[in-house]
Order: sequence, then structure tokens, then C-alpha cells
Amino acid sequence: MDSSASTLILCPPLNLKTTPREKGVLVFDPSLLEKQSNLPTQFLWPHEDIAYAAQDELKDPPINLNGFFNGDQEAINFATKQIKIACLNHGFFQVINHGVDASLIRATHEQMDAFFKLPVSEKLAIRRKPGGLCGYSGAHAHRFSSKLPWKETFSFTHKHANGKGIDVVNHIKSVLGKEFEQAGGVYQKYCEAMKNLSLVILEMLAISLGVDRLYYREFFEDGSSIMRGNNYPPCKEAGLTLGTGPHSDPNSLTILHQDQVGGLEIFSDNKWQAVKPRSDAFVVNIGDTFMALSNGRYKSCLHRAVVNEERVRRSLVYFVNPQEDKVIRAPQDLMQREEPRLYPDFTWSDLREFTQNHYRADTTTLQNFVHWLISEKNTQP
Ligand SMILES: C=C1C[C@]23C[C@H]1CC[C@H]2[C@]1(C)CCC[C@@](C)(C(=O)O)[C@H]1[C@@H]3C(=O)O
Ligand SMILES: O=C(O)CCC(=O)C(=O)O
Ligand SMILES: [Fe+2]
Repeated sequence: MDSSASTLILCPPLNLKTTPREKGVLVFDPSLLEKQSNLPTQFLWPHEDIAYAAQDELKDPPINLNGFFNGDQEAINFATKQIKIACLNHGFFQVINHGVDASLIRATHEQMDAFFKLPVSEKLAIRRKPGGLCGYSGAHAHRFSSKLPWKETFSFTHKHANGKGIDVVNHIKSVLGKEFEQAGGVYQKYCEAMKNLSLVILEMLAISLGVDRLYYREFFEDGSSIMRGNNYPPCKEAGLTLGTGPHSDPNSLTILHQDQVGGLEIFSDNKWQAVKPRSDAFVVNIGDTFMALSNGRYKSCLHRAVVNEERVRRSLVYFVNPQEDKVIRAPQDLMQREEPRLYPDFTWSDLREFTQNHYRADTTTLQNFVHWLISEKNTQP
């Protein structure tokens, strides 16, 4: 396991108060890192993670959601069949005609850009703390000391049940100050749009699995998702590092919007395949929690993000989660005699704790989590 707080300080330390769990603060400042003659070893990734750069682009057609919004049954059947094929194959698909305003997507990217352009000291003042998921992170140095991702992230929670609330605005104002009220408003709208889109996708997933069409929608109605901006600066030695290493997302679904630079790759048909950016599409992937909610029928998708030498790349990510203490259990229809139940009851809070404190997400997170959960339960007094 590699989750010790980093003692490494790549750039002159700023005057930061650190918590006892933070043994040091790595400052991810690409303009300073650029001046170092070699890529610091902490950013090097092993051959098996980097190798076999995608030669092909994924050819799957995007799923058109128009029919769903218009209640066109034939179109819904067609789209849910396409979703089923994608989720049985690799757990990844793109959606178009999703109903989210292009101007809202653009505005959200712009607000994230403005955030990442803040001085490093301001970003570090709201840094993500060990064990937590929210705040600013430079290269995830608060969690790992090797195989650092060449990226910075800014994350916060979005609670689904708050409807048209202003919890995101209030949170952003409280951490960044009143001048970020407008940014908070944009994020709030974007999160609402992502929540609504996630509920549509969950309904289509239910149809595609042949279970009660509202099963997942209702399950996630009071969920608590995570919104994140990823910023991948250009890297002189892009071939030696990764923006996000190969992993499956532990959450339920991920809805991602990437800019036009490109870099997202998914592992399908035994090879890495590039996902060509489409500004009008959202990329959706199945995560470990949904894999459990489908009793293993739908695959949690293996993916990574490569960086490049010239251009900064950005993505907006909405990690969909249920309410944290809700029991994760597949619908009864998917746990028949011929398809025995594959996973024990667990909660997102358990899996989140496992991935934050005991494990680095990979393709076997769910399997290893189940073993951990069982042994934890057995050792509790
Ligand atoms: C529970 C979580 C851990 C991560 C953020 C949320 C949902 C996805 C996870 C993550 C993206 C999976 C890949 C590795 C990771 C460290 C990352 O590169 O960002 C993961 C997240 C995290 O801890 O930030
Ligand atoms: O930025 C990307 O394209 C991928 C990011 C990702 O996989 C993640 O944040 O989980
Ligand atoms: Fe991911």
C-alpha cells in the first residue's frame, strides 16, 4: 500500500501550517518543475502502466438520449441495447443529446481554469487533507509517494437531495471567499445538471438490465456525489508519466467532459483505445459500486489519462455515489439461483474508507475490498 503522506518537497516550502498526518507538502508547480532537468522520480510510472500507447480510437457509436427525453419507446429500446452491449463489453459509453447546455459546460470549464490559475499558495490553503476527498490536490502527494499523477484536482461534494439548493455555492464561498460566489453558482448548476443526467442514465441502465426501471433512480435520488476538475499541465517527458494511472473508478458511475486536447484511454479488446474528444458528448463509465449493484453483470471500466508535451488538458468529472450509509445490494432479479449473489452488503462509506485509507484503486479494488470488509467484520469486538 502506498498511502503515506509525502515527506518530499519539490519546491521551496510555502509558509503552510500542516496537520500531524501531513508529514510534508509537495508543491505541484509545473512552471518550477519544468526547470528541473529530469522528471522527478516520484512521477515515473512503471512500463506496464505506460506501455502500449493507444494506436486506435474507440469506434463505439455514441448513445443518443433524444428518444428518452421524447418518450420514444423504439428509440429507448435501441439506446438501451447499445448501452447493454457497451457495459457487458467494457463498461464505457458516450452520450449525446443529453440536454445539458453547451454554455454551462463551457462556463464550468472556464471557472475551473480560473481556479487552477490561482497562486499555488492560495490553492494549497484549501488542500485536500489525508483521508478526505474534497479540496485542492497537487499530484495527490498527500496520499502517495510514488507513481504520482501529473495533474492537479479540485473536488467538492454535491448532495442530490438538496434540489435547487445552494450548498455548493455556500461551500465554495466558505473555502474560497465571496469573490467566488459566481463560480459557486456555475458549479451548482453544473452539479444539478449532472445529477439529473445521472438519474436518466441510471434509468436506462435499469431498463438495459431488465430490472424495475426506477430501482437505481430511486436508490440514487438522495445520493452524495463528488464534483472534480482535473488539470493536466503539459509535461516535457510526457512518455514517462501519466495524468491518471490505469484504474477502475470505485464509485458508481462517472460522467466526464473532456476538452479538445484528448488523453483519455480505455482498455477494451485487450488494448488501450483513445476516446476522441467530442465537445457535445459526455463520457460515462461504470464504477465498482455499480458493478456490485448489477451483481457483476456490468463491468467497471479500466481507463487512464495520458499527458502530452505541448498542451494543458482539462476534464470535468462527476463521480456519482449513493447516500453514504445506504446498503449496496443488487435487485433481487439479478440474484437468482443460476446467478448467485457475488458481493456482500456494503456501503459507499465502507468502500470510500477502503480506497482512501487502505488501497490504491486498480482493477481488483472490489475483490480486495470484499476480503478486507469480511476480515474487518470478523476482527471487530
Ligand atoms: C473515492 C474516490 C477516490 C478517487 C476519487 C473518488 C472517485 C474516484 C477515485 C480515483 C479517481 C480513482 C483513480 C485514482 C485516484 C487517486 C485519482 O487518480 O484521482 C482516485 C480518486 C482520489 O482519491 O482522488
Ligand atoms: O481526465 C480524464 O480523462 C480521466 C480522469 C479519471 O479517470 C478520473 O478522474 O477518475
Ligand atoms: Fe477514473
